[in-house]
Amino acid sequence: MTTSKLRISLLQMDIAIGEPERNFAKLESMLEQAVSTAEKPDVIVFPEMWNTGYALDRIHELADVQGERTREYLSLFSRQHQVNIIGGSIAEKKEDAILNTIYAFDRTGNVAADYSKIHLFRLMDEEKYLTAGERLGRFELDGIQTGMMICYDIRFPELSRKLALDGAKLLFVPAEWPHPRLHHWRTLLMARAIENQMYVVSCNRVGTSGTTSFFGHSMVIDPWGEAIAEGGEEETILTATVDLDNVDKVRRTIPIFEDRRPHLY
Ligand SMILES: O=C(O)CCC(=O)C(=O)O
Repeated sequence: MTTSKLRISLLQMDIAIGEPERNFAKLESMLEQAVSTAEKPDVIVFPEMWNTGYALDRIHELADVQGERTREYLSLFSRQHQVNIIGGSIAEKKEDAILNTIYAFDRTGNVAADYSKIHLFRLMDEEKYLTAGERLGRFELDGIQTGMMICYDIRFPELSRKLALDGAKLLFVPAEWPHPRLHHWRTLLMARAIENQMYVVSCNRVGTSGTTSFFGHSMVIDPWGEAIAEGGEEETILTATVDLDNVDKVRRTIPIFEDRRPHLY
């Protein structure tokens, strides 16, 4: 199936730290809400580490072993509702390692791709508890070349550029990005969209864990850099339609991929 338009719903949810049962229940109710609208979404996205939050000191006991529970539930949901899912990310236990992993499901419930965060965020001690992924996240979603990255990854322009050079026109970014760095969040996401002339779809959590508060502001940014949807700081489902033909239009108008001089840099 190839299409140029996609309706995307972002579950901008609160996350209970260290309480996977509560988080599963919250996710289930928001997923049901997202598909009970007259016009169903083609894709649903959630935030980073939605199963456990940043309960890093207990992450070995809380993480989803081999992602089995998450995969079973989301695979069934995507098949039943024939919807693509970018399953936020989860804390996933693989042997002795814990990874911060996105599973992406197609409309038939198959895992189309997975991606584990490659840049660990030292300000939140991620490198002490988590193992970094070693591969990039790129796949085809309804025939559209798509990339995935997680939160801190947006600070590394090389990564989104590589995904764009490899063909991605659409980039998903699940996150748990807190105050006081709203300015960085919005600016970096816009920059990734403008410099790569691609759609950027970011889903951030809301709520507070300990002394850290998360501001939401999930965004859908078009390839010209305009925010076509942006959440506030409350729990909500944000929906927007992206038209991938706009990527080609912008890339024709200002042909940066033809004008690059990679032999000089
Ligand atoms: O880079 C930042 O400021 C936030 C990153 C972050 O919170 C994360 O990667 O979990």
